[in-house]
Amino acid sequence: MSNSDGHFTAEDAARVRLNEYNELYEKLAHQLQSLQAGTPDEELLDHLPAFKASLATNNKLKYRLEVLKKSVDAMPPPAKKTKKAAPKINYVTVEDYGDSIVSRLREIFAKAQATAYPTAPVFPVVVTETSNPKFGDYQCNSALGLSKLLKTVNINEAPPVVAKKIVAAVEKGDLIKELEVAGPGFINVHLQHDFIGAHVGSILTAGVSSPKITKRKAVVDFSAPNIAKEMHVGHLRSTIIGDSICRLLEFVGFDVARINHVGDWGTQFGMLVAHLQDTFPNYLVETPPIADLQSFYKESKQRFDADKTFKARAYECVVKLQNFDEDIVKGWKLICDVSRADFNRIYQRLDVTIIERGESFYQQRMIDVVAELDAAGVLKTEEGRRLMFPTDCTIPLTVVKSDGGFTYDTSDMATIKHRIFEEKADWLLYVVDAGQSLHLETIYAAARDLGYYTPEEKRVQHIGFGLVLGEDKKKFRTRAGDTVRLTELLDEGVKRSEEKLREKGRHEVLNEAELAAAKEAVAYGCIKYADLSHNRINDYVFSFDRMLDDRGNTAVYLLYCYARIRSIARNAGLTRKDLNEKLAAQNGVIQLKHEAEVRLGKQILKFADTLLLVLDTLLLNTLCEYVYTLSTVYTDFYGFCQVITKDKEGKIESIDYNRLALCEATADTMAACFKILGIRTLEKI
Ligand SMILES: NC(=[NH2+])NCCC[C@H](N)C(=O)O
Repeated sequence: MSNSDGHFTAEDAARVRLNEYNELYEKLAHQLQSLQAGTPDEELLDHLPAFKASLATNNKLKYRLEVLKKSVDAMPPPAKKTKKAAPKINYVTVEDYGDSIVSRLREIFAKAQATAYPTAPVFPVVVTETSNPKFGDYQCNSALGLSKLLKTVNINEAPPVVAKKIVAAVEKGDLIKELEVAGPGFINVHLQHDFIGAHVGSILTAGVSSPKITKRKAVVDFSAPNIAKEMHVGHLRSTIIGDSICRLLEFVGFDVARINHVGDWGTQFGMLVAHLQDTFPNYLVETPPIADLQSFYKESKQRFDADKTFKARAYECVVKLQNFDEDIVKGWKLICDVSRADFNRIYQRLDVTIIERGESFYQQRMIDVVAELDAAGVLKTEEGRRLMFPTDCTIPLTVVKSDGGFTYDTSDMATIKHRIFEEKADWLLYVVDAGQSLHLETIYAAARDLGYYTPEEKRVQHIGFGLVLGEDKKKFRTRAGDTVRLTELLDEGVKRSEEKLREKGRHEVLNEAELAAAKEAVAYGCIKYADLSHNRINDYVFSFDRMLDDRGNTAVYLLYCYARIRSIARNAGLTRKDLNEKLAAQNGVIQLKHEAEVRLGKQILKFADTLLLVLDTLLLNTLCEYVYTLSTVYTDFYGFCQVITKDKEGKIESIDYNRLALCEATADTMAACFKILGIRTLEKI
């Protein structure tokens, strides 16, 4: 490439470049061909990461499609569907209804029905709250159905007649003041004010109570972030909802295991440990300073994809890890520690306690469960994969991959077995996004096929929830389009909440410690309440502006209301003991006279029924609605009813102790709701 005297000429240079261009042209032509043929070559793929990823997904989907086609072919012709009614089981066994008014009324009316019509078949009692106070407090609507049923025993009586007979047979006890028959046969129930007053009084002396429910063991699987990956808003929802469900079950006396099914096992850990060995060769003696595990993950993934020898080593590491090789386990632990510290900081900020029991915990149990499935003869081998096809499911479970590794399916077969047989749980709850419903339903079906449980004896439940959306109604992301880091999200919440508090001049009223407590309680409380106050099944829009609005249905509104109520007794210089002594003369029964007092008493009384309802549906928005209504009913009451009368100089002239008792019982009930919702209370804000 040089002339005879050894000099490199311009002509030489041009020739070199031409050669280079020719080579490049050929390469591009080849790559284009490979693309057109649908089998792009490796080098090209490395320049097109998104394409490469879609290709991988595409291959997986193709495989899934094959499997589905095969299972469709293998399906027996559709049998005539005989609709089997879902067994109706009462998982929540109420031993003593306590203050559940609906339950008490149901009992009273059942007895009355049996007395009035001893020959009639048993007919379920229907009791509801009335929609309009004109019709009393509660309604019993069974006369209409009962009238029809009576024809079968040759009694022909119109619903109003039936209603009248039931009313005549009711034992009113201390609960019912008055009954009236209305319209086509409704029975309206008016409660005794003294019954309500006694309940309010008992809150002051004995605390907010719950109906007595048979103690059960529940395992709640929630939060479950993945090691070396960012804990995202989906995990935040699971954390908030799961924690609140645990609190609810604990409130009624259940034995609750709070389990964090962390993603800490699988192929990617071989890759991470191999990368750790290269970047921090002396990791066995010195803790490597990995601050940013996300980038560490990305680096190792890049090498895994690009470097064949690295990939092979990564696989070796996985095998060693699964055989608990000491050095490899040490590296794996180091990596887990970094993520764990991050997760724990978030749990601490949110007052969440949880026991880590990640996928790795189940390694031996996965081996065992696969052996069990094998022995039971329920596994089919397809292209090297071992699959199980549970009854009535559209997809199979992959319990062993073609490379011999286990999958998410395998670990969940191990979790369900462990929870049923080792934890001996009666109730298994998986608080996981709704997108995983098919996976979980397939796991549950497999467990039923294997005889692990029947729905009659155990409640195994997916507590699904929708996505978190940004204010643009799209997937929640940062302005730059990245996934939102939870730490930063919480920081922003605290910052915004402090700004709001300062805007309202709270920093002038509160000391530094109080302000610090307030800004955190408000920020975290608002994030939780915004999530919980929406029906979890739906997607929900995350908006700091909305959740921190102190005039809306938000935690901050409720916290202000709560603190204002608490300040009444405090400013009057009255302790709970003083108050109870004042009320002792009337046996602790709060006298309710003004209509607004009665309304507030009734709303307080509804706590027990709300609790029973939420226990059944596990929809916490019902509890949020309850506490919000309680605060608005209270505000009405406070507008109508003077609690403390002061003279012109601001000196207390008189205190209405009955009303003060109502205030305190309201605050106690609100506090119980906050406790279940995981919201810190503030005595001052
Ligand atoms: N037992 C379970 N599958 N629990 C939920 C695990 C959630 C999983 N780690 C994820 O991030 O999606």
